[in-house]
Amino acid sequence: MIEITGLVKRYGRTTAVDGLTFAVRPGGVTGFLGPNGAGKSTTMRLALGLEHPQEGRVLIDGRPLRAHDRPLTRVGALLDAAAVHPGRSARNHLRSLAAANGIGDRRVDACLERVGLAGVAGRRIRTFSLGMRQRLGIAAALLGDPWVLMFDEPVNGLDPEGIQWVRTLMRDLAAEGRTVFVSSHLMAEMQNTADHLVVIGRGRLLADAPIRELVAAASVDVQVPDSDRGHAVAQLAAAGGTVAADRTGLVVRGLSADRVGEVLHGAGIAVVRLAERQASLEDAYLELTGGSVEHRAQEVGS
Ligand SMILES: Nc1ncnc2c1ncn2[C@@H]1O[C@H](COP(=O)(O)OP(=O)(O)OP(=O)(O)O)[C@@H](O)[C@H]1O
Repeated sequence: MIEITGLVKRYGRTTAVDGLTFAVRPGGVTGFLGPNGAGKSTTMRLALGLEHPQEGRVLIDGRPLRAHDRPLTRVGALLDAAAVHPGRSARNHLRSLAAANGIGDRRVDACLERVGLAGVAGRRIRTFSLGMRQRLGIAAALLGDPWVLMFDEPVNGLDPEGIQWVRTLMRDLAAEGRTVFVSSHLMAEMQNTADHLVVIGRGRLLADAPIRELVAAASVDVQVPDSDRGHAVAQLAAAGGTVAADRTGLVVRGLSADRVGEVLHGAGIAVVRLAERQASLEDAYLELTGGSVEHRAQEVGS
């Protein structure tokens, strides 16, 4: 479990993380989404204790990471797969990490096996493709057999087969009961991997919800006789909906299709057509983050 409370990180005049509060629970994959520069990497570095926040705190299984003995057995992370010594072999790289953390060589071999690098373990990292380096970074994250895993953009630069492999691995790790927290700036990557999404923009929380809820937060299309339109808009707004008109009818957000039907029926308005519009997850994401990107562009341009 990762618990983030009131986290603030400023670099000079840039506020990278602006009062974030959310929790990442075990047994599932939680996607951490936001446009480039939203503050995802910074949040992960803060969670790992690699940097210190101006405000707020991060608890890993109830304590700051530094308060745990042998932190590598608590949290494993892939932050920057390029940050390894290129002259070393994959096995030696992992062995030195393992030795520094009191982890035996047998575990190194098991991790190399798990990420599919056992056959090239003796090769220098310099000769590795980007995909192989990603796998090596993931092996390093798994070394301590930790219950909390954080992966920053793990599929960046991978081919479709590599992407599929990472997805399966995340699902498997979550199925083992671990806490899996994985960042991406692309919603499509999360669609088939994550159970839950935390979405941020400009360092602020935009959504913290199960994927199915974000999709369900789509809109309802409803058509009523023209003479009842004004009345319908007023009734739906009074019930808490946000109503817009389109060519053929009304588009209602914030109310379920059932509720829209009930409200109109209760007001004695005939419903000509009522349909739930299933927004794709991508639509939901763009709607959530659109404002934060635009605002950012305006700020930069002004
Ligand atoms: N060490 C640093 N010094 C100064 N500014 C920084 C530093 N690290 C991050 N920032 C700024 O903080 C903001 C958030 O950056 P961060 O890398 O956390 O975003 P991100 O969501 O991970 O983006 P990306 O998807 O591009 O990696 C950006 O405006 C970035 O320029």
